[in-house]
Amino acid sequence: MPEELRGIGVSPGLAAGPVARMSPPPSLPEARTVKDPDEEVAVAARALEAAENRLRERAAQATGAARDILDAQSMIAADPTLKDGVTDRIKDGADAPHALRDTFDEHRRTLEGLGGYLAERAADLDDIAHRAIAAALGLPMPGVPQPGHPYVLVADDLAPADTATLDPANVLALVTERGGPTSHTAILARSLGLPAVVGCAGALGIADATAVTVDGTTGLVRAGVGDEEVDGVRARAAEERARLAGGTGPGRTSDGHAVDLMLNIGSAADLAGVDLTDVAGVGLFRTEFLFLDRHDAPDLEEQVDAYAEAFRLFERGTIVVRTLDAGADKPLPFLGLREEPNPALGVRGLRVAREQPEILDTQLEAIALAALETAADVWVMAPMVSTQPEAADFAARVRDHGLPTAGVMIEVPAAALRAGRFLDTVDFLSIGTNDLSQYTLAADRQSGGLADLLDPWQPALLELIGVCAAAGKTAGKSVGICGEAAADPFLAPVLAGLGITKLSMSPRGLPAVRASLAGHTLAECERLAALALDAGDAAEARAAVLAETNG
Ligand SMILES: C=C(OP(=O)(O)O)C(=O)O
Ligand SMILES: [Mg+2]
Repeated sequence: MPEELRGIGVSPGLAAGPVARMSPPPSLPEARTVKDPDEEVAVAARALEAAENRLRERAAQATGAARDILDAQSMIAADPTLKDGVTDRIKDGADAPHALRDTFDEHRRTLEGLGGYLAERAADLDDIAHRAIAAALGLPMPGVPQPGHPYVLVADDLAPADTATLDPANVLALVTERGGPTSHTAILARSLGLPAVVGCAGALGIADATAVTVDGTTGLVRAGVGDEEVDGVRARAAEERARLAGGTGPGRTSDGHAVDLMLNIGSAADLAGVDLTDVAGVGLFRTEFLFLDRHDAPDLEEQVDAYAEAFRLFERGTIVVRTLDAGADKPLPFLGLREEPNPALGVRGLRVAREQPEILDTQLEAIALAALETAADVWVMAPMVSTQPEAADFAARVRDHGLPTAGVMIEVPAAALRAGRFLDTVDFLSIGTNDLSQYTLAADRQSGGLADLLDPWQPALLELIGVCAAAGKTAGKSVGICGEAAADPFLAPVLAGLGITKLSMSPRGLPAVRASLAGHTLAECERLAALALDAGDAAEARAAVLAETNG
């Protein structure tokens, strides 16, 4: 009898094949007496350099968000304070592997002490530590297995470095014990188009080479399946891929109701090589990537160049630029934000402009100048807006800079409930479901253990989305979704049925969402939305809609 494990499906698709588990991190041997401290320091320095180089190599092979994450990691590995800490410990008698371990542990504690949102950065640090220690011990670097045939990768959680350079030709699907729907792992899996299930308790207990099936939509993993089941799932997956590959045209339901399909990007590089036919524009340009890992904010000129580069690539559609979204899960040290016990509930997003308005003003000036240099239709929105005056004030600032279209993100339940009033002063709304689910369900978006609460199928989240969409309809203004929920093809008809008219996602998500919308009339979408709203929780909502969709 196959064993059934359940997690959260975070990247849709079916896969079947043998499991290969992630190589475990190196275990530390007993401490040894160091005879030549200078040589030991040199061993540790070479190990850090090897980790840095490996991350750089991987960054060079990756693109977009993956490359940014890997570049950031390689910079951490090159941080001189790490090397100093290791050197001091060796001078105090530690050997290189233990000096590395203790130094990384200290940095980890510092990061964790800065607040829960840094858990993700702490995981990055562990990954670098494991690489450096393996290098110091003369062991191969831990990471993605290479069994020599296609496989389902099972891991505790994947470090960005691993996810970023996975070869979709050899990895059939990802299954992790930890991680949530908005984790880096989930986002990168979606951008690679790999089926993925996270938060899957017991996954690491599946022995290597066991045949499994993975459903990245429902989160079901069946371990120990027979050849017949493997073949059946593979045939269904192939049919599904063929069906999606054939889809073209703008987003619309089968009876022609338009739902614009748009892209989420972090920089112009994310548009490289992407087929922009039938794409209505960029629904979320996350500008914080330009501000990451630096000591000062980019100046006006640097910002103008970066924005104009992206605008030029999309001169025939709308580009929605989000102003800097710093704080909480997106720490930007140069801002010098003070430590807070609950950073996700603290000074983040638009709230940073209360204390440092000049950063927002410079950014708006740069966006306006870049817009003038190009023919793109540039819309501007603010993250983490809570009240109507905040929205009105932001819109006024945007317009003062000569930018005609101002909107806000809906990421806070208070804002969703007041969407109608917000639309008195702003031109559009874009729902950030990653944060809106965090704040609606009171579940930290970094917390893998609460992944079921963060699931975008939660009826409470859907109800708030419905409130915003209805407000948009009344006002005759656009209400879209740019959180990860927009990339779920089974949720797309539900969102359309709730009245959402724009869905913005990473390029990989587009074909499946397009095909799913095209498979339903608007009236069917409305019926699916009613079913989902009627459910008790996310799992019930998904099950009810899938049962109806699969007939
Ligand atoms: C799109 C969103 O913003 P981010 O994930 O960048 O916070 C969101 O919160 O849904
Ligand atoms: Mg957000």
